[in-house]
Amino acid sequence: MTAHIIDGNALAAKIRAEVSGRTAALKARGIQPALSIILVGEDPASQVYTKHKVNDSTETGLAATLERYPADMTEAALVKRIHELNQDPAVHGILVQLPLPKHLDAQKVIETISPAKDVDGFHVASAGALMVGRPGFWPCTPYGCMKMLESIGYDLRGKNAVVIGRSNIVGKPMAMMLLAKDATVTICHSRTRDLKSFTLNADVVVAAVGKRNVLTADMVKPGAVVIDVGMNRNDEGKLCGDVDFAGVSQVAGWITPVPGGVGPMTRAMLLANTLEAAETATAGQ
Ligand SMILES: Nc1nc2c(c(=O)[nH]1)N[C@@H](CN(C=O)c1ccc(C(=O)N[C@@H](CCC(=O)O)C(=O)O)cc1)CN2
Repeated sequence: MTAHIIDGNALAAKIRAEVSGRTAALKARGIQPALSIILVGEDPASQVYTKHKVNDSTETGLAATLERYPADMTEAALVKRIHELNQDPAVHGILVQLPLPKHLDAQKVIETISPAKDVDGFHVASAGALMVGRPGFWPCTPYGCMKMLESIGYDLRGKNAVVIGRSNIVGKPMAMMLLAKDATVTICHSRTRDLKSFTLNADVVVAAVGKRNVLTADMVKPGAVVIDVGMNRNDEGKLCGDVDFAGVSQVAGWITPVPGGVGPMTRAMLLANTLEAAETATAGQ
């Protein structure tokens, strides 16, 4: 069997087109949706990702501002700047690029962002809303994974889903989103004993560990859907995921590639969240 590919680039392009249309509708009402991105330090990958976010925004008609600060910025200064952006009615979404330099408490910084502008969905209020099924912003990576499942018409009801990884920004919210669609969800992690015994029974596997070859062909049920959130480099420096793509694609029914899978969807869902923030903030204006 050779798995069908879920093309993240193609799906992200469709979402960007939808965002462009909704942005145009807001602009026709005199509203310019706007995203503020904060980058602290010189992390090379973060510089690339934030630049992509600005370009994606511009392409879809959103106004994006990238504020860059030195790595030794104090937490007080960062918190003060976020408070200013919270108060600015022209700013609809605020994003602090992660990782932050070690001296900054990332969770504390994120919780300074107003939940109404938390387009990354990382605020504890956003996490709580997701958990109890109330309106709130969903973190962009798991949200993008859900859109990928939706794009293939996958019905999660009663299916066994295994999420490998328990981070606050991917693993845990991913599990909540799958649960909300009536999947039976298991979260596996670095202390899980006999990972293969869980994955072999899974109809859907989401790998979000940040380590190559966490999922190999012998661990996958034939026909399963495999979503690869990983973003790693192989020995040749080539971008690769957590999944042994060559092997697993011979067993799975559907698989997401890296690059061109979850990454572009993460960026697309940020645009969708920002637009939603702008629409909500300006409803009735
Ligand atoms: N504030 C945030 N920080 C971080 C997030 C986040 O969602 N919010 N996620 C990651 C990084 N990230 C977005 O910021 C991200 C990483 C990669 C991609 C992507 O499109 N990847 C491409 C390949 C890009 C390349 O060639 O390097 C792909 O997979 O095709 C999008 C978003 C950590 N920080």
